[in-house]
Formats: sequence, C-alpha cells, structure tokens
Amino acid sequence: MSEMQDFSSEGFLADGIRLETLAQYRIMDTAPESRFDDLVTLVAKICDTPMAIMSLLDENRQWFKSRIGLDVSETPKDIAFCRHTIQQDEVFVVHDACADPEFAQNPLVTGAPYIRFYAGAPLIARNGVRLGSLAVLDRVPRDLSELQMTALRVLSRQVVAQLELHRNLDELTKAVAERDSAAASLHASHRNLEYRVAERTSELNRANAVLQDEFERRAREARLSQDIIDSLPGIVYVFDQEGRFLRWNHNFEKVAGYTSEEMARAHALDFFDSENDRSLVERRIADVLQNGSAAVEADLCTRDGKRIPYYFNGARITLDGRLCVSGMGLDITQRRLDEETLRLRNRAIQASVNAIIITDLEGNIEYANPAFERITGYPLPETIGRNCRFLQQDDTEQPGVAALRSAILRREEASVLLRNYRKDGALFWNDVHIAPVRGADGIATHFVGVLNDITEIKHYEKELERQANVDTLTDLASRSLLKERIREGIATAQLFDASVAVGFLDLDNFKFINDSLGHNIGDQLLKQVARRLVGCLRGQDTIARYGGDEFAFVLLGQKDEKTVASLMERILTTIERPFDIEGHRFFVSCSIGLSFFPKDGRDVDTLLRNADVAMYRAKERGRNNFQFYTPAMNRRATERLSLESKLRQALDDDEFVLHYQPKIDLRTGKIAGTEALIRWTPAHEGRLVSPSTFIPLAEETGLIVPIGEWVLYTACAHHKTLQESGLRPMRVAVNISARQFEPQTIVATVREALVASGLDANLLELELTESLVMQNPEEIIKVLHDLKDMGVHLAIDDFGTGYSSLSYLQRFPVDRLKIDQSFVRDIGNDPNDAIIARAIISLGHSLGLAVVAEGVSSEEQLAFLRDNGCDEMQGYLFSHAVPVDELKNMLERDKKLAVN
Ligand SMILES: Nc1nc2c(ncn2[C@@H]2O[C@@H]3COP(=O)(O)O[C@H]4[C@@H](O)[C@H](n5cnc6c(=O)[nH]c(N)nc65)O[C@@H]4COP(=O)(O)O[C@H]3[C@H]2O)c(=O)[nH]1
Repeated sequence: MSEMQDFSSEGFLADGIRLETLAQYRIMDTAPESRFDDLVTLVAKICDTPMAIMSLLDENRQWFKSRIGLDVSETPKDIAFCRHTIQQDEVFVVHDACADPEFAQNPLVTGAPYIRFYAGAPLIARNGVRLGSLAVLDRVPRDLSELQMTALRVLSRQVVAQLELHRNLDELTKAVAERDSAAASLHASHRNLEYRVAERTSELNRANAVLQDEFERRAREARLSQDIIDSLPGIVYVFDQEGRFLRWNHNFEKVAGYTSEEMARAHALDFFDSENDRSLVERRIADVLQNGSAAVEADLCTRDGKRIPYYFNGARITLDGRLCVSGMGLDITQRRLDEETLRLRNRAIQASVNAIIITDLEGNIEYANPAFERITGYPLPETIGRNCRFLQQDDTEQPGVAALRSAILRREEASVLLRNYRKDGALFWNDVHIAPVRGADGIATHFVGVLNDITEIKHYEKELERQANVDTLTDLASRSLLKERIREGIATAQLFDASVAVGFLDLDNFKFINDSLGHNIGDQLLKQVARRLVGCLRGQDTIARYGGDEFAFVLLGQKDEKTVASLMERILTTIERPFDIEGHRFFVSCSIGLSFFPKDGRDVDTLLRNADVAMYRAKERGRNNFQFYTPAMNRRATERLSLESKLRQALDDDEFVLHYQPKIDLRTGKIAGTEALIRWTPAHEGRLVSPSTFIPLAEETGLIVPIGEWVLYTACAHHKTLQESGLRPMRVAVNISARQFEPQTIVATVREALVASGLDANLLELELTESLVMQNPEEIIKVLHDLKDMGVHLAIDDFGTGYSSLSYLQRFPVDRLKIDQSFVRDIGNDPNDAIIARAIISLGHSLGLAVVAEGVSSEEQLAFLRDNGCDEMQGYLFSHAVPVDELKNMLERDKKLAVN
C-alpha cells in the first residue's frame, strides 16, 4: 500500500509530467496504425498469448493504441494493470491474477476479458517518463520464458521508438502544416502584395497616363501655337529690350533668308538698311516699351538685299521676367500696289474726259470729277448734294430717263442716251452708263455714273446717215436709200392698188471715156448726167447712183407703161445731148431697163434684178434705148449663164479652132500676114459660133485669159508648122483683149508661147485695141517696150473708135495702126468716114507706122485705100478667115490680089 501511496504522491507529480509528455505525442484517440499493430501481434506471437495490448495512460483511463484479443478500446485507469507496470523499470508480471490479492477482484479479472496472466513492459519516453505499457495477457495462469521476457522488453522499446517516430512524424507534419500554413499565408500576403502592387501600378499607370496626356496636350498646344504662329500671314517675333530675338516664326526666317542660328544672333534693327527706317523703327520700339504698343511701316531688308515694305506692330510683354516687345509684321507690297493703283485711278478719274459721278442710291451726287464741270458748266460746289435729275431740267419725258430710273430701282447697270442741258441751257447728248457699287456683302451702296458728251458724235452720225443715204459724188440717193424708197413705194402701192416702176440705167460708153480721159472727167460726166436725170424725174421719185456708171430709180404711183415710156424717151433725149467738160465735148447714150410692181416682182430685190435684166437687153438691142422687163428676158439671162458654163467646158473639151484671115500688102498684092480669129464649135451642134457672141462674155467672166493664152500658143504653133512645111515665113497677128493684157504677166506669157512653138518673135504681132493702150498709157508704154525688145510686132486695133492722145501715140513703140472697119465700110457713102480713113493713114505714116485697113469688102474701098497710100488690107474682098489647112493651100498657091 505504502508503495501505492508513494506511488501516488510521487505519481501525482509524475502524472502531470507524463500527461504533458503523452500530450506531446498527440497519439491518444488516433486511429490504429500498423506499425504498432505489427509489434503487438509480434509480441503476442512470441509470448504465445491470446491477448496483447499497447496501453497508454492518460488522466482517467487506459487507452489501447493497439490490441489483440480484446474487444474494448479502453478501461478506467484505476483498474488498469498498466498503472502498476509504469512504476516498474522491468517487466511487471502477474502470474495468476486470481491468486494475487491486488488483482483478484479486478473487474478485468473477474469479468471479461477474465485476465489471469499479465506481463507488461513499461513504455518509457526519452525523457524517462512512463507513458504506458506493452503487455501480453492470458486467461490462464502462466509464466514467460526468459526469451519471451526479452522479446517483451525489446518490443516495448520498439513501441517507444515507434512512438518517437510517431511524435517526430507528427511534429514534422505539424511543421509542414505550419510551413504550409506559413507558405499559404505568405502566398496570401504575396497575393495581397501583388494585388497592392498591381493596384499601385495601375494607379501609377493612371497617373502616368494623365501625365502623358497632359504632356501630349502641352506638346500639342505647343505645336499648335507654333503652327498658328507659323501659319500667320506675316512674321511674328519677340525680342528683348536689347533687341535680341527670343521667339520668331518660321516665316520670319523664310522672308528674311536667315537661319535660326542667325536669327538668334540678330538684332531687331539688323533688318533695316536705310537710316531713315532704322531710326523710325528704333523710335517705335522705344514707344512700345514706354507706352505699351506702337506700329510702324518700314522696308524689311532681306539677306539678299531685297527690300519688302512691311507694316509692323508691337506690344510690350513680360517674358520670363524680362520686358520684351512682341509683335507681327505684314507684307504690304500688295497694299502699296493697290494704293498706287487707287492713286492712279483717282488721277485717271480726275483727268478723265468723261464726266464721272458717284451718287447715293437716290441719285444724289456725292462726287463729281472736273470733267463734269467742263461738260455741264455747273461748278462742283453747285453739283455736290444735288440729285442728278437736274441735268434734264424740264425735259423729263425721255425713254432714257425711264430706263435709268428702273435700273436704279433694280440696282442694275444701264446705258442710256439722254438729252441733258448745260448750265447755260444748251442741249447736249449724254451717253450715260451707270453701275451699282456693291459692298463686300453684295449690297449696293452707291451708283457710279460715266457721262459722255456725244453731241459731236450725234452730229457725225447724222452726217454718216446722210452719207449712207447719199452718193457723195452726185448727191443722188445711195443704194440703201433707194432700196428703202422702193420698199416704202411697194408698201404704199399695196395700200392704194398702185404700181411702182423700178429702173436701171447704164451709160453706154462711159467706161471708155473714163478709161481714156481719166477719172476726173469721168466724175464730172457722172455729176452732169445725175443733174439731168434729176431734172427728168418728179419730186416723189428717187434716183440713185447704184455704182460706177449705173443709176437706178424708183417711180412712184405710175399707172401705166405708156407714161413711163414717155418719161424714158425724155431721159434718153436728155442724155443724148452733148456734155461739155474741160473743153471736151462728149456724146453719151444710155440703156435703160424697167420692171413694175407687182407685175414683175413683189419685192425690192426681184424688181431690181429684173430691171437689170431688162437693161442688159437694152444694151443687146444696140444701146441708147429702154426695155420693159419680160419673163423672156430672164430666159435670155439664163441662156447667158448656160453659155458661160459651156464656154468653160469648151476649153477643156478642145472645142475652139483658129481661123486665119490673110492681110494683103497693097503694093505687091501678096499675102503679108494673117490675123488669128477664134471660132467655137460646140459639141453636138455642128456649127461655128462667132467670137462676137462669146468673147464679150469671156471678157466679162475672165475666161478670156485662158482662152487668149490658148489662141496665142495655137497661132504660134500653127505658123511654125506652116513654116516648117516649107512655106515662106508668115507674120501672124493675135488679138489681145484688155483683160488679158496684165502688165505683170503678159510679157512672160508671150515669151513662153514663142519658146514653146519655136516661132521667131518677129513673126508674131499683137493687136491691142486703142481703148486698151490709152487706159493707162504710162504703164502700157513700159510693157510695150518689153514686148518690142523681144522682137514682137505691135498693132493698134480698131483705131479711130477711141480717144487717142497723140502725144502718147508718139511714144508707143507700135508698128501698125488698123483702121476700124466702121470707117472703111462707108468710105464710098460717108465723106466723113473717108476723111477719117485718110487722116488715119496720114497720121500713121507721119508717126512712121504702117496702116492696115480692115473689113475691106469692095473694089471701091480697095481703090480708095490704095490711092491714099494704105499699106495693107484685110477683108472679104480677098478672103474670109479660113481654117489653117485652107490657109496653107492659099499660101502654097501663093494667091495674089490684083491691086492695080
Ligand atoms: N463685115 C465684115 N467683117 C469682116 C471683114 N473682114 C473681116 N471681118 C471680120 O472683122 C473682124 C475683125 O476682127 P476684130 O476687129 O479684131 O474683131 C474681133 C475681135 O475683137 C474678136 N476676136 C476674134 N478672135 C479673137 C481672139 O482670138 N481673141 C480676142 N481677144 N478677140 C478675138 O472678135 C471680133 C470679131 O471677130 P470675127 O467675128 O472673126 O470678125 C472679124 C472678121 O471676121 C469684111 O470684109 N466685112
């Protein structure tokens, strides 16, 4: 018992340590573990007991960590055999519990599991504390062998080792758990840190972004400011009190031609090279610094020495604590030019010969130039402020005034003609042009008016009108006036069922007079004819000079052709009377054609055209007569047209032939030469057409030029052939018409014809009419000399019909005169003709020229001519013009005229 008490007192203290130690192993109430179960099984096997336990004691119970053969897992502490075992250093053995008083009544002995044998080894921890026991039990009394005892001891230490292992493992697990927990909390705190870092980072980023935005905004603003400064039209600058530049725009560098470095070194006054500008600018800079602002105009001098007019303004500013001048400069070149232009315009307005006024929209004059005063006679002080109506005085009912008013109301431009009155009351014609002056908004604020005094022009116009209506030479009506009168006549005749006669009158031989005696005489003749014609007509009739020697007239209210016919007779007789001009006496006749409204035409042009046709007919009828138009005349005119076209074709189709009329030497009676005379054999007509039918038309149309050339070439060729056939050389005369005789070309044409044919020049004779050579004698003489130099013979044809000037005749290098056949024809009957023929023969001889008579058709004529010494003759008496073959026969026979 004492042992028990000892145990108890000591055990009480030891129990506390043991419990604390046991707790450290943290094994109580844990699940079975194989490491302990294996040892318990092993000990049971070795000790050959049905039961074995590993028992641990805590405060109130024994708990079996491992057990074999027992159903309970714990028992109360006070009945535990282990209580005893833990007090031993060695194995505690109870051989027969029933026999041991200590245990005989123990419920574990008396009841299940009915323990009779017990052997337990204490489980002693490393610190010496007894934790429990490893024990084997049996239900029968028994003993353990020494080996079994040893095994129990060894295995109990194994159990303790396993317990240590368990504890270490547990501590390790705990440490791992703690480490894991620490790691988890570290992780958590890491995550927290990361989160905070992220938070902070994003805060920083946000702040950064704001900063960046701000930075960019400022950069943008700076760029924008620079861009704005750079884009300003002028130059921009800031310089300090010392004139050193602190800021400037790119344009400044560009304009001045300076680099940025040079700008940084430059002084504000460096940009002005004239003394005047420098001191002016210097004063203005001082003004800016003193008064806050100033402006100046000066010439900016660029690096390459160019001076550009600039307007500079400046303002005083403080920059980085320094007093500076900030400003802008604008190129005012254009403004200066504009000012100059304006000045010039002002000057032009001042000096303008036209009056220029500026009015308000009501027409009140605000400005007038000096010309206004000169034109109107109103001094400017009397003009300004007055409404420009005052120039019309009471004469306000003018179409121009209304037009002007309406244009002013509509704010439009207008040009009108006004009757205005000067201060002295004199009328003047005012050609006014007004135009609104609009402001920048397009709204008219004023009118500008240009007044042009056209009184003179008006007079001139009247004169022009008069001249347009009047022929200046004759004072007769002009063409246009005549047409107007015919038109009026038609209109009146239509109303009153009357008729109108339209006439064309052509002087028959005016051209000849004009050409031979000169234009002066021609003009005077026309004037006199005009006077006589006017004397024949009534006041209501109109006569006009239609052109050249053509007159046209309109007779109004003519009832019948008979009255008109008697009037025409009167005209013919009047014109027939001789005209005396500058000592010359002329006899002129005229041909008149007439047409009637409405019979021959219902309009002006038709009536004139038909009167013209009738006039041609009168000419064809032998001139000096009048003809009324008939539709048949038109047919004739049409025929003429058709003739003309046929004539053109004839040349291409080789329809012309040349016939030759022999010329006879009146001394020998032999053929001295021939005259080429053209004939036309129109295709399919089988007849010869006489040249008098088509030559005038060919001359009129100019076809005579190619036809004449053909004649020239053919005649030369024929005569060369005749000569080559062995006949004696024969002179051939070719007619050259006036139209063909072109001074510039005729010599060359003749030369070419001679060259082409090979005919000797002295076998060719050109017959030129008297009127042709007298047309323009000075020029003709020159050409005749050229022809003569070539060796060509020249003859004057139709001599006696024109007006030859003897002085010229003397100078013409001609060989022959041909007496016109009209004088030859009546030699026997008309003593005058005989006298003329004789005179021509003696004139020719006195000039050293041979004389040829043409149209000799009777012995009587031949005798006269021969008796009067005429050299040659041609005419039907000897031969008609014959084809070249016949001429050849004639020459071969050497036909001879009996001249004696
Ligand atoms: N009654 C009468 N007449 C006679 C007599 N002898 C000759 N004749 C004709 O009188 C005209 C003379 O020619 P012209 O006075 O030069 O008059 C020529 C001439 O001016 C012109 N002509 C003829 N051939 C040409 C030509 O090749 N060129 C040019 N430019 N005019 C030509 O045509 C006019 C007429 O020529 P033709 O009809 O051939 O008429 C020719 C001729 O046949 C006669 O005894 N009695």
